Amino acid sequence: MIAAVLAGGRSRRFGGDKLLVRIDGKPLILHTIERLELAREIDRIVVISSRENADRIRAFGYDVLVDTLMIGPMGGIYTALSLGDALVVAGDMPLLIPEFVDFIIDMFLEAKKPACVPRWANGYLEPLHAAYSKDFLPLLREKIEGGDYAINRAVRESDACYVDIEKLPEEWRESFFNVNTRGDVGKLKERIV
Ligand SMILES: Nc1nc2c(ncn2[C@@H]2O[C@H](COP(=O)(O)OP(=O)(O)OP(=O)(O)O)[C@@H](O)[C@H]2O)c(=O)[nH]1
Repeated sequence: MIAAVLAGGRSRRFGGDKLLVRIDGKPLILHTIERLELAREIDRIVVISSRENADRIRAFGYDVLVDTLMIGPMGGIYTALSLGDALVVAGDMPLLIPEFVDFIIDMFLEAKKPACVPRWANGYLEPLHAAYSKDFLPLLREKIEGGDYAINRAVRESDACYVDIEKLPEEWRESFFNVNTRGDVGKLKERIV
C-alpha cells in the first residue's frame, strides 16, 4: 500500500512552514515519514507537496508528487489517488503509531470500501489518518468541480467504513497528535524526549 503524506498546507496558525521546523534536529515531516516507514503494510511513501516545497522534500530523499490543485486536504487526497489506493496522513503528525496505521490498512483491505476513516464516538472524523480507494475518486472529482472542498462531507456521503477510535487501545490515540501552533512544538518535545 502507498502512504501519501500531505505537505501542501499554508501553516497560517504556525506562521512559517511547520513541516520544515526542526524537532530534535530533524524536520517535522521526517518524524512523520520515519514513523510510516515502520508500518509493515506500507511499501511506498510519497509526499504530496506544494510546488514550492517539492525540491526541498526530494532533497531529503523522498518521492514527491506535486499537488497542483492546492485547495486543501481534499486536493491532496485527490492527487494521491492518482497513484492508486493510499493511506493518507498529514505531514504534521509526528507521533503516528505504525501498528495503528497497519490496523487501518488491514480493515480497508478487508472492507473493500471507498474509504476507511477513524471516527470518535461523538462523530468527529479523522480523514487525514485514513485509507482511500480509487473508487473514492469520482465523488471527489464531483465535489471539487462543484467547489465543495469539505473532505468530511465527502466521506460521509460515500459508503465509507469507520474505525471506532474508542474501541481501540488508548495509546494509539497519540497517532492523531498534530502540530498546528508553536505551542504544539513544546508539547511534542515533551513527548519525544
Ligand atoms: N497536498 C496538500 N496538502 C495540504 C493542503 N492543505 C493542507 N495540507 C496538509 O494537510 C495537513 C493538515 O493541514 P492543516 O494543518 O489543516 O492546514 P495548514 O494549511 O497546513 O495549516 P493552517 O494554515 O494553520 O490551517 C498538513 O500536513 C498540510 O501540509 C493542500 O492544499 N495540499
